[in-house]
Amino acid sequence: MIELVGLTKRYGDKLAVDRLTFTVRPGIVTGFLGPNGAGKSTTMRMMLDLDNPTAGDVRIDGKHYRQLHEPLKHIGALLDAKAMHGGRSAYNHLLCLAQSNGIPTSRVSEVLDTVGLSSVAKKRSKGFSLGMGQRLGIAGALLGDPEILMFDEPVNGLDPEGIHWIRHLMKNLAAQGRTVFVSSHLMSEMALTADHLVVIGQGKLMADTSMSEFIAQNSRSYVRVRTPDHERMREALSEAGYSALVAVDGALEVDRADPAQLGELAARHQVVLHELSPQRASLEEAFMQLTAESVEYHAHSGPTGAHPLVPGAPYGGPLPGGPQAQPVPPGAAVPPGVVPPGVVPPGPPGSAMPPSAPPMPPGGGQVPPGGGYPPPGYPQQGPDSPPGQPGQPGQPGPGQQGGQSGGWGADWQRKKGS
Ligand SMILES: Nc1ncnc2c1ncn2[C@@H]1O[C@H](COP(=O)(O)OP(=O)(O)OP(=O)(O)O)[C@@H](O)[C@H]1O
Repeated sequence: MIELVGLTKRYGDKLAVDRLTFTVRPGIVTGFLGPNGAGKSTTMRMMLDLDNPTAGDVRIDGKHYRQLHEPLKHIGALLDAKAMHGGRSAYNHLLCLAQSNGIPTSRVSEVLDTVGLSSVAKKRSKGFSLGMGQRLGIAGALLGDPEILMFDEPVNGLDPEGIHWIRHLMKNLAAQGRTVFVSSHLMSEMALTADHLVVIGQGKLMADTSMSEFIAQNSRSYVRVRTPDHERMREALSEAGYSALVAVDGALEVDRADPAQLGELAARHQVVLHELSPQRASLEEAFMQLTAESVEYHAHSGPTGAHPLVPGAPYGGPLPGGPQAQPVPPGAAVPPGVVPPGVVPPGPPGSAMPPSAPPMPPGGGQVPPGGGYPPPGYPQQGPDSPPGQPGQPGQPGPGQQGGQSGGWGADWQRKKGS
């Protein structure tokens, strides 16, 4: 368990982390989200005692990091996969960490096997691809068999198979009762991995909730109804007191509706249905909706640039945080060729279906991952030499204690190229 109380970090005029209070619990994967510069890495660094808080407190299993006896048995972290001595082989890099932490040598081969790097164990890490470096960093985090694991952008650079693997690794670690805290800008991946979310913006806590609640609270859910009997369905909906939007393709989007009840309503009015599907926004859409006003770094899109869309909004939709579609009162005039956003008025029999429009462009873009920091105690310099002895100057710093070997479920172990 990781507990933060009023954790604050100021760099000069910049308030990077602003009174964060939340708890990361065991047995689930907790996603840590926020726009670029929100303070995620700074928060993680303070958790690992790599940065001193300006105010507040963070505790690992009830203790400050520096108070932990053999901290690598408690917490393993991947903060920046590049922060390792590139002249050292993967094996020697891990052996160095293991020896200086009292971890059995056999554990090195074990974690190399787990992350799929056994075949390149003797190769120097400076020749590693980004994804291989990530795997080596993950191996380092797993080395001490800790109860708490923290990953900053772990899927950065991983191929699809690697992404699939790390997703299952994190889920399995959580299923074993461990605390798993992971930051990522890849919302689709986070949606598949995390059970719980902590979201920050400009250093402040914006959400601390389950994945499903987060999406429900920050997006619109509706039922999409497509029918050739458009007018009759509009009338039926209006009579029954439902509010609906007309989508660009002419489908009706009925807010706060139960698909079963809409199906029965359609049956009572002898309306043929071609589609009746509940819709829920993606995590990405909900995230952008919540954090729109706390995004500090915006890209400029030119006249042809796409902008993020609010789920289900017609005609391209408003920007997140911008004006929302307003219901159109029954009987309101609608310019020709324009489909009004709003309550569907009961149209006169035979009135025209809304014109179809090209599909919406996908909303938003992938936010590039930010920089990281050296993980605790990674050796920084020196040739590819046998690792030093425990406690040797220049060797691993905070959190470099012994670990215990074994304990990794075979079901998620992955072997690549070995
Ligand atoms: N050592 C430092 N000195 C001064 N400012 C810093 C330092 N480290 C971070 N900052 C600032 O603190 C803020 C938070 O940075 P941080 O790297 O924690 O954000 P982040 O959420 O991890 O961003 P990203 O998603 O882009 O990686 C930023 O404005 C950053 O410029």
